[in-house]
Amino acid sequence: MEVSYREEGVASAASSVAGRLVADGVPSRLAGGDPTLWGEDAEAEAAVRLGWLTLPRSSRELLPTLGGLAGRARAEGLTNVVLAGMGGSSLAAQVICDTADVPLTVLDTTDPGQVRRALTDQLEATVVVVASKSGSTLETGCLLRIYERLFADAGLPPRIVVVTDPGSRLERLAVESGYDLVLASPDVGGRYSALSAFGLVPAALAGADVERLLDDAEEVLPLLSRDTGNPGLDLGAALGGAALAGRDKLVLEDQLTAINGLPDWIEQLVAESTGKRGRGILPVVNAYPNGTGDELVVAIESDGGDVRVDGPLGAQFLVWEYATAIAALLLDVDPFDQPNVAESKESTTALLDLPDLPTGAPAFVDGPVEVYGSATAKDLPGLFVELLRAIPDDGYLAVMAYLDRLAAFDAPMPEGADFEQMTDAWMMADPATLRALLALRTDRPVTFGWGPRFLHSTGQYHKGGPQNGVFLQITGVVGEDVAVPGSSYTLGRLQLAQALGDLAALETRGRPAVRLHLTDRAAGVARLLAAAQEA
Ligand SMILES: O=P(O)(O)OC[C@H]1O[C@H](O)[C@H](O)[C@@H](O)[C@@H]1O
Repeated sequence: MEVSYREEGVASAASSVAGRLVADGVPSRLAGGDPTLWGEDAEAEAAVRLGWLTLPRSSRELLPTLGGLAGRARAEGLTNVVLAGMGGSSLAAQVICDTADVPLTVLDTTDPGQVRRALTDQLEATVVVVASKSGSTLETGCLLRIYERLFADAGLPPRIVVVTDPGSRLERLAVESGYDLVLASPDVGGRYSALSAFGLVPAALAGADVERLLDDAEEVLPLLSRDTGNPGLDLGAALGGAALAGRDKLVLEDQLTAINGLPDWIEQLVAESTGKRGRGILPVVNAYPNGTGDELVVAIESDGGDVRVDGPLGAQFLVWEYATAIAALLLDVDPFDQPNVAESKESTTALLDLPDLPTGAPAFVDGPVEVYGSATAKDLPGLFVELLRAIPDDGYLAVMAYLDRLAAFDAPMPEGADFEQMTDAWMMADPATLRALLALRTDRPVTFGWGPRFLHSTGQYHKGGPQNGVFLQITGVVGEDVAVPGSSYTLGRLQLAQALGDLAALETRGRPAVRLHLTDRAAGVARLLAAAQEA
């Protein structure tokens, strides 16, 4: 595992803070699990949140259980693994499976169309992992009830494996219902849980080599108490030192590497751990650097970057966790809480109690796109110009799409299309392309998140971090909705309430925020992309 500095400014900012950290004995204190490092206010939480430091060894106890679960699933022909879990309860498993090139369907969405795709996919060969540390996350609970009903209606036994913390209400439900149950270490927080049961259970069921992951992580463990040659300290000093020097936009590069999708996991770890009390580091994923003075470019297993991080996935997980805890210490924030995540959840719950969701009237309509919020523009190109101009010199634009992440693959293909033509067609049907098009028109970072997934990730930073964001939400008409057994609402209603709840939380901060509602999803995406090119 190696962390190398490629730029003089980063090296000097990092070495000055690293000197201070070493003088205070931080590397060995952190490696030894000292909960006093982040100050008095953070101590109680840190005392029950540092278990990730020993997971490379302690998670080995899980291996026989994982082998048993995976063997039984194989024997029963359960080859389709679905994971229902939000944020830290699904992001790591996704990276592990993508890197190992084994199929895993992650449901961290409330989009009725995207959920329906999973529900109608080989149910008789499906095993569903329901993962929630708290056991009380709304989306995960809904997906569990939907699958329970689906299995029952199909006359199939409920093939459900629950991963949760001891004592949660989900544990009780799993015991009462006779589901397979794997209890996770209660002294590990969600975003630090990659090497715990949360990362390992779905990955093992899907066929990834999880023992190898632990071996790779265990190899770096002895380095983490060292004052020199400590990759966690080197990376943490670079992240924190750069942020203190004003380079608080973290551009993550991972082009063509063997590790697949790690930036999405890092995004949650860094944004939720540091984005609070008006400060923090903003991860920027899938974007090119702009060359502005507030960027730090970190390349993972790839060329370029101000900092380069090389090593296998298991080691990357551990080193990034350690580095994030160091960066939070340098920024003087608690790396283990997420004080602002609850705001949107509360506002969503309150909205769901109303007979009708208060969408208001659109400010204007541009073809298949209704625009909600305060805007002086009269069409979409004008609105995009207005939003881009509203970004402060040190700020960013966040695009947040509450849509079906897989819908672009339904795009019509020209007859006999080759791979390049297919990729172009997908790109032009993908709402995420809006990020790239808007990024061409500004030197400020433009981020993209799928709702509600990002609410459990960058959502903390949007609300708790520096108040310099501009926010663009996208929602869409629901075709065929999905009922949530035991609830008065459907997934479609929940998804819209989540968008409106977060918008309300952003608006109370006085940040520019608009919602674009697609009254025809495919035509709406096409109009957004065309308008971004006209802007
Ligand atoms: O695992 P769960 O308890 O369901 O939590 C899932 C996610 O929920 C919250 O939004 C937290 O902010 C995340 O850090 C966490 O990963």
